Amino acid sequence: MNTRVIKHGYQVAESLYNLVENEVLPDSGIKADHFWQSMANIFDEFMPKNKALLEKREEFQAQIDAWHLANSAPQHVNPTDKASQLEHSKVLDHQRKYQTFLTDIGYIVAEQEDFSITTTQVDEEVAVVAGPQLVVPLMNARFALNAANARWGSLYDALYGTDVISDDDNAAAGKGYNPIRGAKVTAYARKFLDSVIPLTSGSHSDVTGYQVLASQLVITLKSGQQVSLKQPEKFVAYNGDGQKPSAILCKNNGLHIEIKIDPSSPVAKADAASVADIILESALTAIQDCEDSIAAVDAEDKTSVYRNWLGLMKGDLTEQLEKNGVTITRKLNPDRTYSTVDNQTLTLPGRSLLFIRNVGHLMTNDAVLTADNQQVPEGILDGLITTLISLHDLKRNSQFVNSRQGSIYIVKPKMHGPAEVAFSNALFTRIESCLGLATNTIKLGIMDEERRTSVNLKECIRATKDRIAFINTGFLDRTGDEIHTSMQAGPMARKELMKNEPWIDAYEKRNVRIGLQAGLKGKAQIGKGMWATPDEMAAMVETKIAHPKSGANCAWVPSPTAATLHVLHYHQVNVSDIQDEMLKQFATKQVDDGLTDLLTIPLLKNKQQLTAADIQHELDNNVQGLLGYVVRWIDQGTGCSKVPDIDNVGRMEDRATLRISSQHICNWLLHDMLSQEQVMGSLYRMAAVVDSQNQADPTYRPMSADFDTNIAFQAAVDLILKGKEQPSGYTEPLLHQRRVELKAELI
Ligand SMILES: CC(=O)SCCNC(=O)CCNC(=O)[C@H](O)C(C)(C)COP(=O)(O)OP(=O)(O)OC[C@H]1O[C@@H](n2cnc3c(N)ncnc32)[C@H](O)[C@@H]1OP(=O)(O)O
Ligand SMILES: O=CC(=O)O
Ligand SMILES: [Mg+2]
Repeated sequence: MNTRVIKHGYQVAESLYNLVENEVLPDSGIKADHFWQSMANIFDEFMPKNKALLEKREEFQAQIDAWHLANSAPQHVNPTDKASQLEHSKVLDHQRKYQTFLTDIGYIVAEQEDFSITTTQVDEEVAVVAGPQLVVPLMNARFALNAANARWGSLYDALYGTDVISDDDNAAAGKGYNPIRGAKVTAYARKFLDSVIPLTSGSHSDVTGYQVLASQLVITLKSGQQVSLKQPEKFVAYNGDGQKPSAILCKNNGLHIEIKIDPSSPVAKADAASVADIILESALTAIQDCEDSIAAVDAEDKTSVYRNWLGLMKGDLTEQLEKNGVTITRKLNPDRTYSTVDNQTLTLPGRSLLFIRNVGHLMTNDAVLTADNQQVPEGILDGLITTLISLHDLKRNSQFVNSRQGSIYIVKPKMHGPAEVAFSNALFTRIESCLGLATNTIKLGIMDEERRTSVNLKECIRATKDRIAFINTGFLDRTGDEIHTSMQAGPMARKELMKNEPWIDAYEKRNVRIGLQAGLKGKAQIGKGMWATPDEMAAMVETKIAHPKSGANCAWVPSPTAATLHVLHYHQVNVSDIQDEMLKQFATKQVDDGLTDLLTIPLLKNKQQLTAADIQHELDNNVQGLLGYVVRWIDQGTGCSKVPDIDNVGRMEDRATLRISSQHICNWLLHDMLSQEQVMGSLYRMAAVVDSQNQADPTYRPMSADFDTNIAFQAAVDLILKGKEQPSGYTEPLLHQRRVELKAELI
């Protein structure tokens, strides 16, 4: 039992109380009693509103379920097939009725007049420069520090260590350094330089020396010819002696590229220009996640997460770790300095601009209890404590600066519709006033990841138009919500094929269009979702260029390496130009609002064409990912894992991907695509597979040792069999309950 301190009627867990009193409040400018009084006032005011919003979600869900039960969907048909024209008109009629129903119940709200957001004091990494956005579990200090430092990354390492460079022709990465692979890396990197900072003639592969002479970048080629950059303004600074510089700094599309020169480096020895690396400005922004990538279930966990955020805001977070047999202490990187040709010092941020993702409105936590022992809403607590901690950045208590504009960036996930956004906006206004901050100091990021938000995105943005700094298509949660909302409509398409259905294209396009039309360009980010196969970097380099091309000025990556590779896309694509072009088109052409496609439920169309083997494969794949993730979540408190799927591809799994797989199985079970025996059979078989995948981990507890008592296995079963009743199909209530149970067992 936690010891608690009573503060203005609320019972604060001692761990959180001590953190706030002893580590957060000193130097924050906020007096302890004022803080606790404010906390109590905020809970008093916002808890009932939070509760009412959650009840509204349930009310809508019940109405939608009832509608589907009363209005079964006609068979989907090929609209170009003459014989099925009649059926097709029935489909359209059904769709119209459905949309009218959603409007009548208030699920779809009327769009009001056009407007432009008015957010100010937004850092240029958010407002102006387009680039990758890294997400990281904040509960893991090692990763959290690494993410903050991922502003700059080695292109050579990113290429050498991933499948972007193929293993062909004896180029596999072995134990030691493979010079054949190294040569492929340097060739790739030079080709990149040729495309973004081309020479007046010749290629970066033929350079024997980069020098800064008489304030000019002078590049000598193998032939002896001296050339310069085609666009000389792209050279911005250097380090070292101009005759023998140690770094040449260039800039393209607002992103920096450092050519690192170091004749003593083993890599540079094989290089005529002694280039040791190409360092790229990579994760411009990083989201420190308190939500779906972590497992924080009680006061103790929340306190450790808040402590990491405090360390980042005070600049003193450190972590000791073993790397290649050596113990190192990881800490925040300093800013980077260079000399300009007119001998001025150019200082560039050494760290990603940090956002923090709070949790949504659903969960509660025992870090604070009401007088009658009810847990308080975790989202309200997150808003208050993470803002309080961020005061240390605004007050410049750290040797490092996060926001040079003096803003706090909070990403708010899983909000359903404008009223929920308005609630967050009001909460932040209240927090600002309690903490003596100017209104709109807190910038809000809306995750467009619930159906009611996508459908009403324009009004959601309006509800926070003075502080919005980001919209992002969280397509993973959004897919989960797509299934849950329409649970009763029929069986869904296969998981992978849901992506090919009209709703998702409409969702992605509408998000960019509505964002641009609301004036986000130059003021806020329009973001795209996560690359969820962290080892498939070649495929990412091949395809994720679609994100900047679609007009998005940032997109999520799972790791620093992925950030260094994804930034290549922002060098190739000028997002600002694309956004201008899109805005021109929106102003001159009639654009379809995409709502009908957005509301076209991705139901399985050709049920009869699925063989028993297809169905089993779909089930087993979902179950394997689900179990592989859940067992680490429950037993080890790991909120984000790489889990092999049935084809042995490592997939990033977090609570959002778990929401998809659990809801998908639940949906197929409900519509008799599967039997409960079949699901249980798959769970037993796949548990053994997951156990064997984890056998090298000495701390791992096999599920198959005793299915009946294994808490992780029981959690997995519940997630499927009780999936229909879970609020919005979320996985966190069951995960939290089972992890708390396991923690109690371990005491
Ligand atoms: C739907 C959504 O909400 S998506 C948002 C939530 N998802 C995320 O936040 C993704 C976070 N990413 C991760 O946790 C990991 O990259 C995984 C689990 C996906 C893959 O992990 P693995 O490939 O097994 O990486 P592994 O654990 O071996 O770590 C490799 C190195 O990469 C680093 N690393 C990996 N991911 C990250 C990250 N997101 N941020 C910072 N560093 C990272 C680690 O620190 C480690 O380096 P180190 O040894 O120097 O500390
Ligand atoms: O949070 C991101 C998502 O895809 O869900
Ligand atoms: Mg999400």
